[in-house]
Amino acid sequence: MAVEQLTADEREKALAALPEWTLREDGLAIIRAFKFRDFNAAWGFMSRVALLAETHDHHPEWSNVYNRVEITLTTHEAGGLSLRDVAMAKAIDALA
Ligand SMILES: C[C@H](O)[C@H](O)[C@H]1CNC2=NC(N)=NC(=O)C2=N1
Repeated sequence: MAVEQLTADEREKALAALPEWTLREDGLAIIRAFKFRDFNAAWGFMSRVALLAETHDHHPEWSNVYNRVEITLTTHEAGGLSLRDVAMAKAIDALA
């Protein structure tokens, strides 16, 4: 099934509903930074996101340094942002 990139209008609406996420400079991804109490809490969160990624079949690009986790969401298939990223961002917000 083809996954469409969001239009500029759809993108603005989606971002308005995701106040914690910022649009990457190139407009093709959204990014959120998280900070936890310690590494254990960060890793626990990442484990929950990993399970979510498998159920959504949508996987984050991320980095972790001690208690910080940065997540980038984009849809490779669409070459940019799609509704899959929006759904995943909302699901991640619900875990954080
Ligand atoms: C075959 C599999 O469904 C695809 O490769 C999925 C897996 N996870 C994915 N994750 C992300 N972030 N973007 C994708 O386009 C994507 N595609």
